Amino acid sequence: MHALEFEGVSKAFAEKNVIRDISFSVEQGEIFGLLGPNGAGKTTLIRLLLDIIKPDSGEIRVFGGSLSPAAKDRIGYLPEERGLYRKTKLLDTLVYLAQLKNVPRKEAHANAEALLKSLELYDYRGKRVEELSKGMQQKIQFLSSIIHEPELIILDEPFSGLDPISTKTVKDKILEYRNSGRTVILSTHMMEQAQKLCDRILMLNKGERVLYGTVAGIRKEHRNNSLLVEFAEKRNMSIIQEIPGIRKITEHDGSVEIFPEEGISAQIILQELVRRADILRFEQGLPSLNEVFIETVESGSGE
Ligand SMILES: Nc1ncnc2c1ncn2[C@@H]1O[C@H](COP(=O)(O)OP(=O)(O)OP(=O)(O)O)[C@@H](O)[C@H]1O
Repeated sequence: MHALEFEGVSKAFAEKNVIRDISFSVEQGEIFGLLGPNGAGKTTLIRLLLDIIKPDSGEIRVFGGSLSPAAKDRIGYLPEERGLYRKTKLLDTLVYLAQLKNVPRKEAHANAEALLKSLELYDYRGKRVEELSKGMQQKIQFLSSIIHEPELIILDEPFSGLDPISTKTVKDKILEYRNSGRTVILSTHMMEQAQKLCDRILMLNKGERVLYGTVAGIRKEHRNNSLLVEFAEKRNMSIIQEIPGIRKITEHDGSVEIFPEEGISAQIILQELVRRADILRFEQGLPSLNEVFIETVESGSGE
């Protein structure tokens, strides 16, 4: 069963089309990325699926049906704009929020303690929210979206304001969540995280669907015939300049990406390289999700 389906959904604000005939589905047990530049319509799409606003046309199904109050309890939401009761203690905050989602008090307490431990915040359980750093508050906000063990979590920019360690902790938790068969919708501008975490993505631009599919498939589709080379010795990088038929080179961490001129095959480049140096790795280059994102937005192209 799909966790979520959009079928031909459109939404306008004051006659400005913000979501244009969007169709996609999110499978149960996947991490689904919702990407797009500022103003693309991501938050509007999330507000539509949560039934905060209504579509002008089209159909939205959550867990195969309409969003009933019972279905709402099966969803966790981390909004982009955050807010917690500043004077309330951490543990009490989490227990209270779980109870709002109809989790019995005893179970809410046990969940809250376990989650605080897993994010190394247990020692702060008696502190008031206002006594925590911004990053800690962010982690608590993340916990508050999963405290009732929802089947579907929607995370709007979950990594903003987090240091690398906290980013990793939240990332691991998201993966653990997916690995337990639950579904995650992740909206982020952090393309590196999206590339690592998401199984599939939907990218919006000016309210339109411009990319939709698996991360690996989308990267392959946008392949630009570049070649990735790793030399046994780093100093060998300079020999590339001697090889004819190369249009451009880009250095990455320990490897070089070669862009051959039109009509120059990978075979020719490889032959030229092995004549000159020891090669550790030679493979087709793949654009990063970030590169695909920029190319798609700048060219105004899409599917
Ligand atoms: N309530 C509203 N009334 C009028 N226009 C709105 C409303 N909500 C959103 N918009 C407009 O809809 C468009 C999409 O906004 P939205 O917040 O969905 O984008 P986003 O992709 O989430 O952007 P960001 O990455 O900057 O958060 C924008 O042009 C915005 O101005």
